[in-house]
Amino acid sequence: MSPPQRQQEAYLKLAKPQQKNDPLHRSKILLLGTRRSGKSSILQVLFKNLPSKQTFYLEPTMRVTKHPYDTLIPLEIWDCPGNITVDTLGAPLSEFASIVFVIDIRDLYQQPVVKLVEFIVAACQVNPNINLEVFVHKAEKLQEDDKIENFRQIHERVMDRLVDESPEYEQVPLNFHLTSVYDYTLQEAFSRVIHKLIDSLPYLENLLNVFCSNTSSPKAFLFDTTSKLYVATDASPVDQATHNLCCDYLQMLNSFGPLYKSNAPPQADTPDSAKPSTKAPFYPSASTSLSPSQPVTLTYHLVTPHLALVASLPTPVFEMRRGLVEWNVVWFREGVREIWEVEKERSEGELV
Ligand SMILES: Nc1nc2c(ncn2[C@@H]2O[C@H](COP(=O)(O)OP(=O)(O)OP(=O)(O)O)[C@@H](O)[C@H]2O)c(=O)[nH]1
Repeated sequence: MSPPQRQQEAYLKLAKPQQKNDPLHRSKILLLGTRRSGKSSILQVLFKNLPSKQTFYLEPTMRVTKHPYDTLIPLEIWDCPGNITVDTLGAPLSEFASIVFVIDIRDLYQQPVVKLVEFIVAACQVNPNINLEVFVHKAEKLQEDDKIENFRQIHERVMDRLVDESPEYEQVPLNFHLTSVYDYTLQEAFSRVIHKLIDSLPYLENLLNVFCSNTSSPKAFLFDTTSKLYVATDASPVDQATHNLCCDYLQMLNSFGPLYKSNAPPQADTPDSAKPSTKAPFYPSASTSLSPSQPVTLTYHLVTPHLALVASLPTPVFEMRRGLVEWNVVWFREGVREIWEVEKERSEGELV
């Protein structure tokens, strides 16, 4: 048995459900930020398929709204009004796995920084393991130099203010991301947010590493097909161009998939209330070759009803060793489905 297989076996043994028939345990993510920073837009674009341009028409959020979303693990994203405080939130911060704080990149006033620091201090007191993420948002609005300068200033102000509160906060692990709903930086940043919530991540990464080395693939992602978040990728660094290509390809398949009809019976495990009401794509696999100057083929294989393996492969490998690729997909799919089943059992079995 190979080391990744052994690790996976160990995980499957460890991850036994604690109790059956209990309510679904959802990892809660709190979306915070001042008014009009872009919180609802982020949520709607990622999880409700809202085209970016239509975020312009979103109404202000007047009260906390909770949005369940099922990917490899069940999530619950809380969208908050801009004026929410720790006291008016209506839930203790200890309930949340992550806080995502959204700051408009052009907003260099003190208000968002003060609010962010207030939440960090309160969260650290009750939940030292909470993941703290800052989205410096609407980044596409600025030229490259201004973007970097504003990002740096926001980072510096947050850290200075935290140290003013107490020198011990200098060590708080805060993750800053540049994001925009008009490109895939948002999907990239939010993918990194959910990675921290997925206990089985190392096992999925191992499966992807094995797939890449067996098929000479330079990059492979396991994507949630609807949100275009990747729940795992192989060990090689994510380069933006490849990530963009894969997201565009998924977008294209999502747009055209519903035009076709499948003769296959619907999969029993497909529907759930937390998914948007879009039809599940019927195609189990697809591929596309990029221009001759770029001898790369993108492949898509559905591995669970909502997770797909998207890999870039050298075209000669895809054309001449197709059987090898398909054979590796079979093993990959089997591994992911086992992990997916365990994650499902765990979330059904754990107490909220
Ligand atoms: N240029 C740009 N505009 C954005 C982006 N994200 C959101 N917006 C715009 O920002 C405005 C406010 O967005 P919302 O999502 O309503 O902001 P919010 O933080 O939920 O606002 P409240 O509910 O009032 O707290 C809208 O006009 C969006 O179109 C982005 O990445 N780039």
